[in-house]
Amino acid sequence: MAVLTIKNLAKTFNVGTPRASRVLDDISFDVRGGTFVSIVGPSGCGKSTLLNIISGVEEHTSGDISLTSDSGGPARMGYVFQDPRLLPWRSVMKNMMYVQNDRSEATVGRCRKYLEMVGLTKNADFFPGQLSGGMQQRVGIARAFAVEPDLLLMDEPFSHLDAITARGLRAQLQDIWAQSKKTVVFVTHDVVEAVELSDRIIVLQPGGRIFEDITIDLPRPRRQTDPTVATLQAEVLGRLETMKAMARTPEAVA
Ligand SMILES: Nc1ncnc2c1ncn2[C@@H]1O[C@H](COP(=O)(O)OP(=O)(O)OP(=O)(O)O)[C@@H](O)[C@H]1O
Repeated sequence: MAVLTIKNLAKTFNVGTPRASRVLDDISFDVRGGTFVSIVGPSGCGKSTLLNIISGVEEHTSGDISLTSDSGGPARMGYVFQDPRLLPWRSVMKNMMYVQNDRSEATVGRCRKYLEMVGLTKNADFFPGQLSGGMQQRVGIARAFAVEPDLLLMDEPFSHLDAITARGLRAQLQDIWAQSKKTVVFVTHDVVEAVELSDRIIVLQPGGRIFEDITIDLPRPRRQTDPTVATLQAEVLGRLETMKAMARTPEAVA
């Protein structure tokens, strides 16, 4: 398991040019091992930029970020994107194995286990073009968990799917996460989804500051039909609407 520590992180694009724009400002939070944390906020508030900085794809401008694994060695990260990014010329199983470091029986067994958890055992020899969008995303999720990462980064993985498919996948993700207890940082603009999945929700406001860090203390598994889940979803949605209204009067959130 990994612990992610972010301290006074800031990001400005196009530093030193007339187009310079600060996207993240004074971001500080920790994610303890085995926690599911969602980052939510309105479009353009810097969610994906933050995830890209955590993954190392993007440099930060100032502040500190560290990821430590229990083993003391370098922490391994896994990714799930909006688009599953499967190689079309490889079968499902070969896509799963492609990101693995070895071809051992144990690794093959682990890939099979996660494929089974997303209900795709029978599709192991299919090619991505023979699968629906939801099935492809399930392969992407199984592939990311099968790497057994210390930290799993997920960037709006269900946003391209229809509502019913997304709901089914959220239920599956909860089940897989409950069994694997990976540390997850999950970006979404969907508060309803965040409440269903997360131990904690970090709300970013326009200008890239943390507006609120909300603990979601609800029993699992959570289903959208559960009234306590629906009540909390409505409450968090209300807080986000308040934040958006405040952002329209900038001095209120500065
Ligand atoms: N490479 C870049 N160069 C300059 N500006 C960038 C770059 N990448 C992102 N931005 C800007 O940073 C801001 C935050 O973008 P980001 O994609 O992180 O937001 P987001 O919260 O994930 O938005 P969305 O929910 O719409 O995906 C936006 O104004 C965007 O235009």
